Amino acid sequence: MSIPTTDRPAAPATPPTPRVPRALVAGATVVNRRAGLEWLRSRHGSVFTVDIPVFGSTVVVADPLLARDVFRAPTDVLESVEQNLGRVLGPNSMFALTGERHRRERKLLAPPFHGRRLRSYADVIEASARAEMATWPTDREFATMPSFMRITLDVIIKAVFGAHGPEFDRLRIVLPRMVELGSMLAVVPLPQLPALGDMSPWGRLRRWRREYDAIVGRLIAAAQAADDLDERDDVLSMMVASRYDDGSPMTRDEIADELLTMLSAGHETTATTLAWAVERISRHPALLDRLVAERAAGESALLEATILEVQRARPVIDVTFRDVVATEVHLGDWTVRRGQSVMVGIGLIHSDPSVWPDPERFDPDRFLGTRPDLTEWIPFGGGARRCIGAAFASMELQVVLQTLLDEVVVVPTSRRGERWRPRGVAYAPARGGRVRVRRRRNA
Ligand code: HEM
Repeated sequence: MSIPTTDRPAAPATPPTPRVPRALVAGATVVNRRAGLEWLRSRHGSVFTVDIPVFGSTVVVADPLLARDVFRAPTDVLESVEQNLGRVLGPNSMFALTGERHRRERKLLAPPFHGRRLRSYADVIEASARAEMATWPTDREFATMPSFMRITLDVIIKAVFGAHGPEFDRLRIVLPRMVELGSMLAVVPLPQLPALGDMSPWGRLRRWRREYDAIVGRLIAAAQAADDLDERDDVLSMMVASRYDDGSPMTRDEIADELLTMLSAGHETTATTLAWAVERISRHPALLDRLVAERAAGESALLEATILEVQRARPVIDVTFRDVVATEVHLGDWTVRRGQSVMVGIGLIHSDPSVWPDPERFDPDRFLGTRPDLTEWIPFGGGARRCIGAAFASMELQVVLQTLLDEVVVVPTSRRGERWRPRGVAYAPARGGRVRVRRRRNA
């Protein structure tokens, strides 16, 4: 099957392949993917083919309209490729599901991430952020990243898992270890060696998973026994109460896999975005003054614009993939064939001067008084696989940064910006978003 995805007449051609040794391209896209992709775009334009270890022949799309076509393509033409993550998170993870099962799962899981439900998480977020910020040192530079990791972890365990007391304490230990080991095993294809039992990395992952399943089992049993299940706002309770179109409930394994998926997808991505926000804001004193004044006036338009600009200028997930599952697909003038992957260059689109004038300039005023065009601003991806937690993450970013403006005075710095460093699933500021603050109460 073939679909012309733009209205231009199809003149199918294969996207250009760099005339440099394959090993060099592979090295450039793995060792320093951002710089490697920028270099390839400067030579080959906004659509080109590269051979990437694990993914194989991959067509990189860095044109916003063609990226939109990729996101909009039906799932029997382009489908998600996160099979590895699915293997680690469980067979019922949204990352592992495709086609109709994926659609049905998204429909079921969308409500907790919108409207009234979403607002109910704001208090949990503010309390977690305030407690963490109370531990920040005064007048001494420190990395904010570990703090933001703790805040976003606490928020997910409370708002998503609905856990408190001993379950909360245990999940705080088990979940980061499981996710760290799982992310590593998703990328490095280590063999599963049964002879090593629980000593091998896969064995350790299984051990964590057993403990995790036991905790989630207790949380599900508690939710099932609760008289107020319909009024509970945590995502686990809503999963327990929800029904698929055919009236069947989610199984325990389905709930456990999806909760783990939310954590893996939402914890580090939100924390790294917060670290970048602090890194950017502390280097723009005039903006910082305006944000403080805006907060004092009880308004939020500039902070919202700042968050949009942080996500444009520092997208923590810089690429997303689809597999060609139809015989071929036409993207504009190009043909991509079954067996190839398509990589949407989120970072490339966000740094394209023909899309964003002076893209290196950090300028929240780009977004003041206007909503972003979701063809060009794509930190959450797009289409049937667009981040299901986008509204949750946006709200969390705003509440944490408002709390930060309330609690501390950020001391501006003239140091050069931090470099990008790959960390787990996301790109983080290399020095962890270092900043110096003073208590606002004593300021
Ligand atoms: C700033 C924070 C976040 C960023 C930058 C981010 C980014 C992304 C991106 C780029 C994708 C892939 C989209 C695509 O391929 O088109 C994705 C998928 C996903 N995200 Fe997020 N995300 C964030 C926070 C969250 C949160 C808080 C949650 C849940 C609590 C979450 C849950 C998910 C899930 C479940 C998927 C898979 C969706 C599917 O395959 O249908 N994310 N995210």
